[in-house]
Amino acid sequence: MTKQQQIDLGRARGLPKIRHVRAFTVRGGGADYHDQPGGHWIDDHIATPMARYPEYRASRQSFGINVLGTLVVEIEAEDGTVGFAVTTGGEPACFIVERHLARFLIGRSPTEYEKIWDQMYFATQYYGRKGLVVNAISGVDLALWDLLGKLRGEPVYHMLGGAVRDELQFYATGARPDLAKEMGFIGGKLPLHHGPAEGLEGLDRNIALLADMRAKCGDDFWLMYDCWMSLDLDYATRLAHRAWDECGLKWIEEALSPDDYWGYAALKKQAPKGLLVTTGEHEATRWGFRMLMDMDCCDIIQPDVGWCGGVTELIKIANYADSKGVMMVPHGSSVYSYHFVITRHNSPFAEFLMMHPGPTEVVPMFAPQLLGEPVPVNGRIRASELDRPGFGVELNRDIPLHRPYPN
Ligand SMILES: C[C@H](O)[C@H](O)[C@@H](O)[C@@H](O)C(=O)O
Ligand SMILES: [Mg+2]
Repeated sequence: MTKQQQIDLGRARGLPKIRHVRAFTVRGGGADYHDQPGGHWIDDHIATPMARYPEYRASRQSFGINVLGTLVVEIEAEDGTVGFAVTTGGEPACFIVERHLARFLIGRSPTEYEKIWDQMYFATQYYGRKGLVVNAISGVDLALWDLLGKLRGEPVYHMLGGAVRDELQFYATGARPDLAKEMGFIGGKLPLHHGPAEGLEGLDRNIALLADMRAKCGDDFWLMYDCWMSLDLDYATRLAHRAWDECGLKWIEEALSPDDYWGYAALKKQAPKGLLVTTGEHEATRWGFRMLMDMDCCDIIQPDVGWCGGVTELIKIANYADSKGVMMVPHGSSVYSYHFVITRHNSPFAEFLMMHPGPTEVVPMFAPQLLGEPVPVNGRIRASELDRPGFGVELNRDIPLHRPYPN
């Protein structure tokens, strides 16, 4: 038997086992994309639930939106192959990965991602279920899928069933939908700047900004508002009707607290026919998204694959959504969502977060952390650009990685 036949036989019997799990934290943009220097559009007086406190109204960093930083998970197989992923989580997520989750991976085959996910979730259920813990589980799961792809020599989207279209189309999130239109994006999602604490004057300013963008973008370009959990049902309903009637808003996103399933169900009933209600980026697991869909909370679910449980969980969420005819447009998470969206009929387009400070140009969403990160050209990325093993990116090792809890 030749050496290659031995390798092939070994792999047919199972891929090399996992030998190391490492968790690092890093600051400055990347997966924790709110962690930006001053003057960035993403921290310019954006409405949040904390805006009821005037001292926290001008900047989301003032109340700690960027307090965590990025979690980098590395999983090394016994043959030296390394898979990695980045998500939001920082040092506390490093603790969860190295001190709790790693025990379910060491010595295991990366093909066991279902059992590994099940053990990570139910072993942390008593203190997890959503938020930071599921971010950490997501980071491990994404690194597992990256490792699998590198060991098999396949892009993740091939392992998910292959592309159902030749290219990804993107809408752009940022302060300049007018420039996004010129760059070829199919729509522009604005951050909402004023919430209930700023009264009718704030509501008028929200509408004035949207009307200005509508005048600049023309009648057919999609315009959306991202409300980042900042509103109450009454304000959201009034904003929805005015933005629809006066400016042709396409969707109102994450208007209410993620816990207020009842409020979303009411908003969806009270919103003007034709205006879409969307949410989900701060929701987690198949159970959380089942609640959103079974309670008819929204028209589009927007899970973040780095926060909802990873690829292994997003498969379950996406299939339930598909069975109910619900569109799923994942929250912007760079290559981690691109490899998923390209394989799903109920994900016809994707989000691109404009991380340039203006934003006046397209820069990689998770810059500077991922080498080889594809960016939309004319608002599109061709499926063939994803044709590299795993998620097709490498970790930029020139950035200062800190490993706070080495095993
Ligand atoms: C632009 C929004 O305020 C958030 O910063 C953004 O991260 C998120 O809500 C999104 O949908 O991109
Ligand atoms: Mg959003």
